Amino acid sequence: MDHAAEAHRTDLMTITRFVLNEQSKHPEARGDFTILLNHIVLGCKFVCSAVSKAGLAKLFGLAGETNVQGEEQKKLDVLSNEVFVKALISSGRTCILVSEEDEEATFVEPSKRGRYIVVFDPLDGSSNIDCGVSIGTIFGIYMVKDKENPTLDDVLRPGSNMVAAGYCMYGSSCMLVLSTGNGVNGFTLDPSLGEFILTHPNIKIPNKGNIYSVNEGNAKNWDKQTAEYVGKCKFPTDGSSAKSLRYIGSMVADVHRTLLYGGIFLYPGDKKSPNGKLRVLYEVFPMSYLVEQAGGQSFTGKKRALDVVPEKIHERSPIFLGSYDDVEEIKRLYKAA
Ligand SMILES: O=P(O)(O)OC[C@H]1O[C@](O)(COP(=O)(O)O)[C@@H](O)[C@@H]1O
Ligand SMILES: [Mg+2]
Ligand SMILES: [Mg+2]
Repeated sequence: MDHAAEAHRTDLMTITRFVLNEQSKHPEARGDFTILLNHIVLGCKFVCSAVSKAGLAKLFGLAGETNVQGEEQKKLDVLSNEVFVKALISSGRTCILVSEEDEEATFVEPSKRGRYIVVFDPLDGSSNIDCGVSIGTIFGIYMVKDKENPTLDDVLRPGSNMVAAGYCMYGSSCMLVLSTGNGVNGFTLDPSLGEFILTHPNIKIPNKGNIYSVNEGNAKNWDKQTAEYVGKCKFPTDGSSAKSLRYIGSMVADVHRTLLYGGIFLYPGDKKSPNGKLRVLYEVFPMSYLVEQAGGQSFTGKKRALDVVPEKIHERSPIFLGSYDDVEEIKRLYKAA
């Protein structure tokens, strides 16, 4: 889809206006979700600003470096976690937070509690932080069953129970991609206005793509199906062209490209790590939710990713996601096994 042309036909729309429009479709809505989302947006802007200055850290003593006074500064991933925890709790709309950076779930104190649970990876793509390559924040949102009595069972639910998911990519531009269960929309931050503007309305992933994205350094440990699939990407036997390999090593950036250009992103399980690397709650689920909402598929090697019921908050799972037809192909290989 030509997003530029599509955006040109769309009214100039900020993310706040967009969410208010969505809210107006639900007469029973009380604005809680809009407030929560505003706080997530605030966290993203804050982290975006910190990320954009990271390269200056040595000179001015920003995150992760020692400043001129010799004081140790917070690392960007620690800082990002603190930003999001603060932003989410101060929204007054959350009751449980699960962050990649915190071993335990955070239960919000009753006076600040709301109905939403947010699971998040505050800074994804940690190996890319120090070289200025795209990184991001990933989040998923559930609703608690009983606000007065939130428990971990409210979190350990299938991804299909999420009410919204998204990510913010801190790249050549800062983009927030969001789904509230009604398609996927992308917003680009205008840094001088400080506003996220709708630039990628109604994102649809192409049915088939010509890119595969995987860490081939793990190939010696892959199972037969992954090895066969990647082999076919390089040396197709059906007369089609070989796919190109693109791998950034930041899930946000690799999935973002997959959403826009099509193709497949794989982080399979292997002999060394049977469950792969990526975390179910705040990496696999939000990205699978977005990919499905954009018309693609997401598969674990055994089942639809959004049907997984995690037993632990930091559980991992293999993941194959992207264009419908490309994922269908790998599903066929695993199901035949
Ligand atoms: O370096 P590898 O093994 O290919 O792993 C890359 C993956 O690890 C991650 O960086 C893990 O996320 P964190 O940086 O949040 O730990 C993903 O973003 C990415 O897809
Ligand atoms: Mg991550
Ligand atoms: Mg992380």
